[in-house]
This record gives sequence, structure tokens and C-alpha cells, in this order.
Amino acid sequence: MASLELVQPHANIKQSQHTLTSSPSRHISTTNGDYDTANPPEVRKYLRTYGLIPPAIESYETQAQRCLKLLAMKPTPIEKYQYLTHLRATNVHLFYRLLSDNIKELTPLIYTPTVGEACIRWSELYTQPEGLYLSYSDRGNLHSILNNWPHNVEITVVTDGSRILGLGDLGINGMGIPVGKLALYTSCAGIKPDATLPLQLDLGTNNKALWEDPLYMGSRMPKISAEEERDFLDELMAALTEKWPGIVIQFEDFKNPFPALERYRDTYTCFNDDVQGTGAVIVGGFINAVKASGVPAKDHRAVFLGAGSAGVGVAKQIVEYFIKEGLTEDEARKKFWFVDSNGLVTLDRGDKLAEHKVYFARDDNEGKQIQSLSRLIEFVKPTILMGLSTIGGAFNKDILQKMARLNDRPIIFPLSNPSSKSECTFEEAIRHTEGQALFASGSPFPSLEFGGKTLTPGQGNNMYVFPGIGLGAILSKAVSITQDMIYASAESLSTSLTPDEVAAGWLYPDIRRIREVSVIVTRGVIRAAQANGVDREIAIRGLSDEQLDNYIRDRMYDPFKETENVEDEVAQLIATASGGAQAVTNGHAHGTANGTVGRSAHL
Ligand SMILES: NC(=O)C1=CN([C@@H]2O[C@H](COP(=O)(O)OP(=O)(O)OC[C@H]3O[C@@H](n4cnc5c(N)ncnc54)[C@H](O)[C@@H]3O)[C@@H](O)[C@H]2O)C=CC1
Ligand SMILES: CC(=O)C(=O)O
Ligand SMILES: [Mg+2]
Repeated sequence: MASLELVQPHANIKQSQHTLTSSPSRHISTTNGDYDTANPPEVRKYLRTYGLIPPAIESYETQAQRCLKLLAMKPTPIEKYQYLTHLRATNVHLFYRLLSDNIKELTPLIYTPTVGEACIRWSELYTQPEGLYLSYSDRGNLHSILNNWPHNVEITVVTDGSRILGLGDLGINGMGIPVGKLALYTSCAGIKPDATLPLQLDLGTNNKALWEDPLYMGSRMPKISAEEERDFLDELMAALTEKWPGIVIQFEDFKNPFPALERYRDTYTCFNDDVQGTGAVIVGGFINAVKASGVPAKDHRAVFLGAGSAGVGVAKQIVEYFIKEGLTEDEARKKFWFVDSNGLVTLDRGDKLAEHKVYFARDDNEGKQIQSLSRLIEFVKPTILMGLSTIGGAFNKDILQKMARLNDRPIIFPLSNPSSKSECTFEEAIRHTEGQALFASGSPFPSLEFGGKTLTPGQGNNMYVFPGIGLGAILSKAVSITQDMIYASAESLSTSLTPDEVAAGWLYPDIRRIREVSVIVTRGVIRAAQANGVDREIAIRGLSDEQLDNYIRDRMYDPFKETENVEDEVAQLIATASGGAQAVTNGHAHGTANGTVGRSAHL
């Protein structure tokens, strides 16, 4: 093993050290590119994988052909999900090549909707570690457990599993969400796979079915109290930031995300994706929908089904947009009517409203408590109908027809995930509004032939913005993520459509261009960080937009270049080594270069 100390080479090569020395990291799936069948002989020899992979040196096209064939042989989405998980664990760069090249087709398999089923069945289907689990009983030791993670982390997505998509409390089975979101960070914004940490908190669950499931792999205890959770998160935030200064922390799918957001937003580089990311992505599409509706911003009225973290997060950011369009805050706030499981949210409803609902609670209902969505639509005559309720099919034919009678171009956004929870399908929205709906949904729906045209639905999913928010925060070295940075992601997204996409009436850009869209979003986020003075990367302050875009692109992980990069690096190491061990080893001379040792020892 002496040769392993010779150099500190490329991340991949470091991984091979782990592999050779039986470090625990060999089991961590996010880093393994060593067995890539694209690796040429010199690289295989260097990595000591020569002979462990079939002899052919494969082009990406051949690799992709095999993967897509294998994928097609899997009859169900969850089996395709499992195949893709296996591919990522065994050949990470190929997984990301395939994902980048087929983002539209594969995203529904690694993210919503399939990730919903994967989470429901996580403990049943578990085969290998894919992230870090921290239990309540680990408190006091969180920092030392983070030391078990073998990589240098730039970003983490953390969930307590208490509200996974619209599927409720899934306890530690929620791990599929951090894993899926971070896969999108890598494919959409080029964050290196090694630099991402999926983090699942095991703080108990109130889902009793999980306690009774013999395969459940989390703690069988009720969810800890809000105070206990606060103390645990205090320790976690400090530990993460001490271990990896500069880390960006994304909170995801917490049932009650507001306390943590308020507590940490100014002191750590963190954001809540469901409140802030969703708010931003919907504003991004909404700006375009308002333009397409022909109705000026000041004349819109919005009914929201669902007054949870996502609903209120979206409405708050639309308020910001309305204010920018010239309304006062009070005028903007009054454009919203929220319906939750107890009916219209009003100040005099008689139940104790959760704090986050009070801002939008109506005080002009004259004692009337409207329970039904249909009657509320007759009463308010909204131009906009948003669904963040987790109630699949809630926007029925009657509701959609009413929206079409009231508006030439009703804005209809059924945003709940996964698809089974969507308040309506694209087809329903189009058929019941005679093709007039300006539509976006949280989960993807297929295009549709209607009235002699092919109509394509928008996907109002935070995946259009969180990759750019995270990358912008990393590259600007932001000390915190300000509301201006979040809003900038929305505005940047709204400008990212091509003229053809605008002409086709799209509200969101083609998902196949997501990497370019993420560059635009990242630039907007960095500019806002600079304007707010929260950036620490002063060297990029003076860059023009074009220079900044190039700077961003240069720092994005590109799975297509990965084989070349390793190849170049190995060639350089071997060349340097054969020119004299002293030059390579910089004081750690053992007389022979790794590559040579690897080759001679293993051929
Ligand atoms: N498209 C996207 O990017 C995103 C979508 N979402 C989706 O939004 C949904 C809600 O998420 P959160 O707000 O975080 O959840 P939440 O649990 O905080 O809120 C759900 C809301 O729906 C209401 N509700 C439940 N049953 C209802 C009924 N029968 N009638 C009317 N209202 C009802 C609840 O009272 C609550 O106000 C989830 O399905 C989630 O997947 C969340 C974040 C991002
Ligand atoms: C997309 C997302 O973050 C959610 O449904 O929770
Ligand atoms: Mg979420």
C-alpha cells in the first residue's frame, strides 16, 4: 500500500485508495466511477480495476444503448428506479451521463412521481446505504458521526421525513427525497456527486403503521416535541457547519418547516425548498402566466386549495411580485383566498389558526364560513386556482368548467405531488376548459393533442430553481441565503425561456435545457448575494454577466468529461513518475509511481 501515499490525485483516484484499503467509503455509492467501462487500459491499470471489468473500452453510445435496453426490460417504474439506483452505485459517471442525456424521460423515475413509491417502500426495498442517518439518540455525538462521511460536502438536503411529498409522515423512509433532490443537483447544476450529502433524520414518527412494520428501519417512537427538535437541529446546524464550513443546507419535506427557517435563515447558509424554492418556481411560471392571461397583475384574484408550508410559501412570493407590479402590500395580500381542510381560512372561523395562515386569513367574510371550493369560486370569481392540498382530483370537472366560464385564460396550477395527489391532470384541465387553461403541475404529465395542436404542460416543480439557488450560494460563498436571492431565482427562471418556447405559450423552459437554465438562475442568485453583501467570493464580483456564466459553467461537474479528466490525470501522473519519483512525491518518495506499481502488480 506504500504507493498509495505517493500523490494526492483526483477525487476518483482517491476513491480507488478507499477501495484498496477497505475504507468504509467503498460502500458509499455516490462516488464510484472506477468500474466505468469507458476507462481506457492505462486508467484501469492505475485504478487496479484492470481485469475486473470486461475488456471492451466502451463509448458512451454503447453504454447508453445497454442501459436503456435494460431499463426498458424493467416492467414497472419502481423496478426502473431500482435499476437506476444500482447504476449510480456501480458507475456514477455513467448514471449522470445517462440522466443528463435523457433528463425528461428519467427524471420521473428518480424523482416525482416514482420517488414517492420508493419512499413508501424504502425499508422494504432497502439494499445499500445512500446517505447519512442521524437518530435522536445520537444527540451529543452528531459531529463525530459526520466524521464517518468520507467526502468533503458542499451541499446537503435534510429531511425528518414527516411530510414526504403529499404522502404524509414516512419517517426514515423519506431518504429517497434527499437522494433524489441531490441527484438533480448534480445533473441540473453540476454539483459534484461526491460533494452532496443526503441526510435523513430519525426523530420518531407518528405513523403507527411504520412501528408495526417489521421491516421499518427507523426508531419506533412518536415524533419528538418541537422543543426537542429545536435542540437537535441546533446541534446539527453547528456540527454541519463546523465540519464543512461553507456548506449549504436545504431543508426538505418537514411537516412544520417554519420554526427552523426563522431560526437559522440569517445565521446559516440554508433555505427551505418547500416554502422558498416552491414559492420561487411558481412565481417564475406565474410571471409568464400573467403575461399570457392578458389580465393585468392588479386584476388577478387567487384561490388556493391547501394552506400549508408550500401554499403559503407560494402566496408570499406572489405578494412580492404583485408589490413589484405596483400594488401595496395590503392590496396584494387581499388577492388571496385560502381553503384548508376546515374550509375558507378566516379570522373568525372558530378554530385556532396556525401562525403561518394568519397573514392571509380573510376578515371580510361577514361571518360567512364557506366550506366548499365550488361555492368559494362562485363567490370570489378567481382568475387563478392553485392546488397545494395533497388531494388528488380536487379540481373536478365542475370546478374546472367554472374557471373556464369566469376567464378567457384561467391560470390552473395543480401542484401537489406525486401524480396521484395532483388536484387534476393536464388532460382534465385542458378538456374541461376547452384548451384555455394556463397550466402547470408539480409532477409531470404527457403532452396532449387538442384542437389540432400539440399542447405541452408546464411543470411547476422546485427542481427548476433549487439547483441554481444551491449552486449560487456555493459559488458566491454566501454567508446566508437572503429572500432577494430566492426572488432572483424566480425572476431569472422567468427570463430563461427561448423565443420559441415563449411563442409556443410555455410557462417554463424545456426541461431538456435545465443545465443552461440553472446557469441563468445561478447567475441571478449570485448577483443578489453580491447586492445584499452576503457573498464572500470577492474575486467574482467584478465579472460581466458573460464572464460569470462562463465561471459557473467551468465549475459544473460534467459526467461526459469525467473519463477524459481521469485519463489526462493518470497520463500526467505516469509521465511525471517516469521522469523521477522525487518530482511526484514531493517528499514522500517511495521510489516507484503508483501507476507503474499498479500495472506491474496487477497484470
Ligand atoms: N410543485 C412543487 O414544487 C411542490 C409541491 N408540493 C406539494 O404540495 C403539497 C402540500 O405540501 P405542504 O404545503 O408542504 O403540506 P402541508 O401538509 O403543510 O399542507 C397541506 C395543506 O392542505 C390542506 N388540506 C388537506 N386536506 C384538505 C382538503 N380535503 N381540502 C382542503 N385542503 C386540504 C391542509 O389543511 C394543509 O393546509 C404536497 O403534495 C407537496 O408534494 C410541495 C412543495 C413543492
Ligand atoms: C417537489 C417537492 O419538494 C415536494 O413535493 O415536496
Ligand atoms: Mg419537498
